[in-house]
Amino acid sequence: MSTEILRTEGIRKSFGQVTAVAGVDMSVSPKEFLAIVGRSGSGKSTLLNLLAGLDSPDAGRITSEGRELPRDENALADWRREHVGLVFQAFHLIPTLSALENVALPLYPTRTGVAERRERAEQRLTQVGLGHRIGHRPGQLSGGEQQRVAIARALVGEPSLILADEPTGNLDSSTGQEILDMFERLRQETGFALVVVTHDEKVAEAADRRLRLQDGTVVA
Ligand SMILES: Nc1ncnc2c1ncn2[C@@H]1O[C@H](COP(=O)(O)OP(=O)(O)OP(=O)(O)O)[C@@H](O)[C@H]1O
Repeated sequence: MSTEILRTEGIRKSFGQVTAVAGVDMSVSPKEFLAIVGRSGSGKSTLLNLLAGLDSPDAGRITSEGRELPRDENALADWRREHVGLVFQAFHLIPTLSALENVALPLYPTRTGVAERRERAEQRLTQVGLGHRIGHRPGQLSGGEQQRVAIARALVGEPSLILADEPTGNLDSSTGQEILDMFERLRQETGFALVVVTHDEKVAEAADRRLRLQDGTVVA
């Protein structure tokens, strides 16, 4: 069986006349940090959504640890819950829930009990340096703190892969650097692979490997 976390073979995705991803072959190894770079409109976010199983390719295949991703929506959601943590530019936290409740949310569909969900969420918030803010709502937190809550939420299910779309895009450069340093520390501690779509040179430089997209294909 393959040890790769993810592999794509010839995946394509079009929206009407626009081909966003035009035949991409790539793989993600355990624990590696891969940056996906390229100009605006080159297909980076579309590719990330395909890797996340948020969208399905029109052609080609994606395998996870040697097995093809399920086509069925519910099975795909189960796969995602078990294997993937997602982080977005705009944090995507639920404004009416506390930091703790936001982080615990991905654990709900499982059979984990209330006390265990709370404990696991609190551990993750402590790990991102927010153990003293668990009762705060997103609106009471800074941008950098909100992104740390989002990272704790992405980690709570202990995924082998974190996918992040412009995670520093809404942050000033020093806060962005803090988030980058935190990802690095957590990756050492936890051992997940990290795939980041980014325009941020610092993030791209910090990665083990860079994949450059142009017009939906890999050029370097
Ligand atoms: N849901 C959609 N419907 C229609 N067209 C889309 C959709 N999503 C993406 N596209 C188009 O596909 C192409 C690739 O878009 P994508 O967002 O993947 O690029 P990107 O490299 O992430 O760009 P950016 O850096 O600006 O976020 C673009 O031409 C875009 O307009």
